[in-house]
Amino acid sequence: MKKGYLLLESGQIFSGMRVGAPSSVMGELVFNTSMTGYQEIMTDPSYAGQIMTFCYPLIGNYGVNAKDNENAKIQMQGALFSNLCELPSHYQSIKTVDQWLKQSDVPGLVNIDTRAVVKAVRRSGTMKAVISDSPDFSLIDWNRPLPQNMVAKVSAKTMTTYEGKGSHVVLFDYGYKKSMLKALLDEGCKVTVVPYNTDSNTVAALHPDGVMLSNGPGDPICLQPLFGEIKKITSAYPTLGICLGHQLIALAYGAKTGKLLFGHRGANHPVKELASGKVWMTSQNHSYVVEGDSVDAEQFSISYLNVNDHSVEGLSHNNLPIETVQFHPEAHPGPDDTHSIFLNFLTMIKQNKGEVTHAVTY
Ligand SMILES: NC(=O)CC[C@H](N)C(=O)O
Repeated sequence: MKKGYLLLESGQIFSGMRVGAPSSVMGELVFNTSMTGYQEIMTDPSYAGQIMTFCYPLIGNYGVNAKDNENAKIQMQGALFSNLCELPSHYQSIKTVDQWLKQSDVPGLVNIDTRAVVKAVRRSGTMKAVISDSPDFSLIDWNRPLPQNMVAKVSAKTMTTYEGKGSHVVLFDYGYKKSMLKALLDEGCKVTVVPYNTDSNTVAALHPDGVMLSNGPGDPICLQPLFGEIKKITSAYPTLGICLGHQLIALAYGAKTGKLLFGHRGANHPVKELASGKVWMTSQNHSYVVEGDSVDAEQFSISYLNVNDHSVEGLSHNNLPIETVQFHPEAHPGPDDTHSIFLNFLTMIKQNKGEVTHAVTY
């Protein structure tokens, strides 16, 4: 193994050993605290452009299998590990994480002091970082901007329909995770996945029963040109917005978003459901949040709050069938305790069609 370096915009330099592709990359440095689920994390399109620090000290011990990808390929820009298992053990494993990184042309570093990296990010916030063969800070153009509008890169270019006998849901692909599609298909839905910039006329021609706005990478404000259409579409159909989808709906209806210092990325983030007082453990992966005091109380009620920092975790429209969540009810990785959010969405669709007259609680 060859020596490699992680250089932080804040000035710190960490040394480790190179794994994966031998290339040098710049990305936004983030960390994830999940103990398992590295395959799902590495393929989640919301991480496009980011360098991931895996907090859990041993990654790769159950290898990489043929079924747990959330997208066709590794989406993150680079990956940092404390220990990376070279001899995985699992009956479904088909390769090691190192082999997978190499095949995917994604660089990584192992033997990194990931605790110190996390402390640096918690102190200085999410920042630019570089994986390189050289520790020479002066070789790097730190003013180079990171790519914007990653959504256009990761979104589907054409529509795809998955048949089902139940309600027809149009899923806006801002970089959707496979588990979101699966949650709908498992409930019998017909799902049409559409590109991120699909307009309201195209949606109307599909005659959907409901729409879902997916997760996705980057700053939601990058999609400002689409806010008018997003408002039109979401006010016409029962809607569920997840993560970036939640942020886009909030922005489209006039609220504001801000950026957290170091984000929420992990599989055990507690959120409080305000209507019931229940606290749910949730899977999370985001930097941006809807600013609570920017939400127009005439239009939306805040439905969930983060227990740790009280940030907004969900919105519910006061008159229209629109529900949004900042966390990930589709889990993968993480607890699926909030799966009922999909069921409530499907009930909302049925109520809208007049098939049920009462709310169903799960
Ligand atoms: N998982 C997501 O959809 C993330 C949303 C957005 N990119 C954020 O970081 O806040």
